Amino acid sequence: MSALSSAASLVPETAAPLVLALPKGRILAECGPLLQAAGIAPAADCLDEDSRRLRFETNDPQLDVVRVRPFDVATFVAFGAAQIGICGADVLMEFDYPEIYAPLDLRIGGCRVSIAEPVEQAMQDDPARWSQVRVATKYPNIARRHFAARGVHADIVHLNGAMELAPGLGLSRLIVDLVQTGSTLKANGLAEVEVIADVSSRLIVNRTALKTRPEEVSALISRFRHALAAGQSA
Ligand SMILES: Nc1ncnc2c1ncn2[C@@H]1O[C@H](COP(=O)(O)OP(=O)(O)OP(=O)(O)O)[C@@H](O)[C@H]1O
Ligand SMILES: O=P(O)(O)OC[C@H]1O[C@H](OP(=O)(O)OP(=O)(O)O)[C@H](O)[C@@H]1O
Repeated sequence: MSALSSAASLVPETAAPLVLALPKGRILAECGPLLQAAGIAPAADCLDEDSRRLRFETNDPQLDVVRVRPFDVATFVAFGAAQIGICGADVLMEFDYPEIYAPLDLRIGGCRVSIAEPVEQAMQDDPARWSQVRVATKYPNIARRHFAARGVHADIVHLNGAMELAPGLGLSRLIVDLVQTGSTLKANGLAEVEVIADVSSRLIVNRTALKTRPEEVSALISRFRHALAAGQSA
């Protein structure tokens, strides 16, 4: 062994900081108090959607935060680019990544994935009689699985937003989308006819990271668990 390589082997290896992936958009604001309760303080511009930065340091030198699109949180964590993340259960259901472990319901981002159709159509329609339907949705896998389980053949039209327009424009008979207050459906003349699943945001973890960096990852999960318990008792 050369002098150089034996000296190098004496230097302790510093692991790269863990990466926590947060979703841009409506859940981001709800993440703020939760992070604070967990003792995680990202750089001030992290929760500011106007900031063009995507990666932020935190008060813990061994933890960075990245801000990505909600659907991409699951992908970053599944591939181990981020070890931990916050993600809607809708996204987890859609991708069903085996690499992701979701230990905690964070009780934020509450809504549901539902089937909706035009109000006048809903008044005459009997969902029990559906045999073949065209469905517009941002959730093709959830929709396909749900209709298949009901024995209904679903032709899926995959959209990335504004699903509510689809029935009125003849693109589909039904939509599958998120509903919270119901005001978007109402404003577009649609009625919710079936709830597929209730949704809230989850803490998600890459299963490999849990094995390769067990102490750090488990400590982070514990911080969120305690933050939730403190929130409950407050
Ligand atoms: N109306 C809602 N009420 C509560 N939570 C919601 C609602 N809509 C979405 N969510 C939750 O917030 C997550 C992100 O939703 P948001 O609408 O901010 O992003 P998006 O529009 O899907 O993202 P993108 O900008 O990438 O298209 C969803 O995956 C879901 O878990
Ligand atoms: O029942 P409500 O309270 O009206 O919420 C439901 C709306 O919220 C989500 O859209 P979002 O505002 O996230 O916009 P999007 O079209 O980008 O998904 C969802 O896609 C619905 O359109």
